[in-house]
Amino acid sequence: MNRIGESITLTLFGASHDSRIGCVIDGIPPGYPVNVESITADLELRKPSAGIGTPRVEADVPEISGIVDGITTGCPVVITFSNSNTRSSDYEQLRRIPRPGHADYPAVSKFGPAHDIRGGGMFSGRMTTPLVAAGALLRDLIGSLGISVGSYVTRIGSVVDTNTYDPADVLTRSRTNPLRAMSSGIEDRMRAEILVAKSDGDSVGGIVRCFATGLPAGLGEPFFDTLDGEISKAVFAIPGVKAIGFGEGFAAAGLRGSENNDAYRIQNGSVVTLTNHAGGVLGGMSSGAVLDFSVAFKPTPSIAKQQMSVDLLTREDAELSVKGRHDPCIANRGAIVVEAMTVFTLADLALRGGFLV
Ligand SMILES: Cc1cc2nc3c(=O)[nH]c(=O)nc-3n(C[C@H](O)[C@H](O)[C@H](O)COP(=O)(O)O)c2cc1C
Ligand SMILES: C=C(O[C@@H]1CC(C(=O)O)=C[C@@H](OP(=O)(O)O)[C@H]1O)C(=O)O
Repeated sequence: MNRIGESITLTLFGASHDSRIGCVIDGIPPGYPVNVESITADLELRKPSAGIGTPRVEADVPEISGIVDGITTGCPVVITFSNSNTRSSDYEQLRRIPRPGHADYPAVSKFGPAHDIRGGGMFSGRMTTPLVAAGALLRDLIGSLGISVGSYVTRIGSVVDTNTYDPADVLTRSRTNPLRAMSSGIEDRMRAEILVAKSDGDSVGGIVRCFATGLPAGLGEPFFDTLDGEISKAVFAIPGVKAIGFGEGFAAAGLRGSENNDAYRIQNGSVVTLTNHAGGVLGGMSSGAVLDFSVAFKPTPSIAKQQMSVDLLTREDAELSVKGRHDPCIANRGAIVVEAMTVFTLADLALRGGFLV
């Protein structure tokens, strides 16, 4: 089933070169406002940016049904987008000679000749368009609990942003540039890194750091539907995601308990932690601290540089230089998708846990 969620479900349909792509979101309580302008603003952040993104630009105007007079009715909401700017001829040889790093070989093995390989089919980054719209639509729902979600790019290739930022600042500042960087100096260096890889016929990866502020303590279900587990599942749906780490993540393995524990204190009558090594999750539940996790995107698989592949028809080795229109980096475009999957998961868990009715 191409579906995620329990109290709110999201079903994804279409393919990169199909006439339409979209999603069905079921379970949104009635009476919540839907802000089309903020959906459009989030969709803009997913669009490719000239020079550092795929030249395939789609209008990405959402067609939304299931909303009356700007509010949800309690019935499923359907959001669709048309695919107009497709060039399927780029994909003809890939059924025979699969791209290293893309989904071609496992998809052809699984679905046989019926696999829609055009544009990567269902396995395309294109499919993240409806995800972003769904996340944007649900922002107001979790916003009613005081929760906000934002992200920024901490790394593109060898350019790493090691600065510390106030999460509230991240929620707004990283939305001002296509690299999703926190300063214009870092943005320039990240852009240069992408352009150098692109001119080599290559690509680069990156890391997105996501914050959710305003979470009540206790969001997340024991034992299997944990906050970190559910977010990880949703985030791993995003094509190109290879790793996720909450708080210290892998680095926690090298710390002592005395260094990794977040000490409690009472401040203004509330329980607070002095640090946030846990990234806001303990026992699979929100701790009340800021939810803080990082997501690694691999370098885009479709590259012009010649690579070794195989001819699945002749069963011989083959060489491949991928033609067509591709992103030399996906992490910056992926940041808003990470936010969307986080918003979706928080909305679903909030409903499941009785935080929202
Ligand atoms: C927003 C976005 C855009 C993407 N653009 C491209 C692209 O232009 N070319 C490409 O080969 N992969 C692109 N990808 C990544 C592939 O879709 C992904 O690597 C592929 O489906 C294989 O899945 P996996 O990397 O999760 O194993 C993009 C991913 C996202 C999220
Ligand atoms: C169209 C988008 O990105 C596409 C994601 C993608 C892939 O393999 O993931 C491959 C390319 O597809 P095409 O060959 O059809 O241009 C990208 O352009 C988009 O994100 O809107």
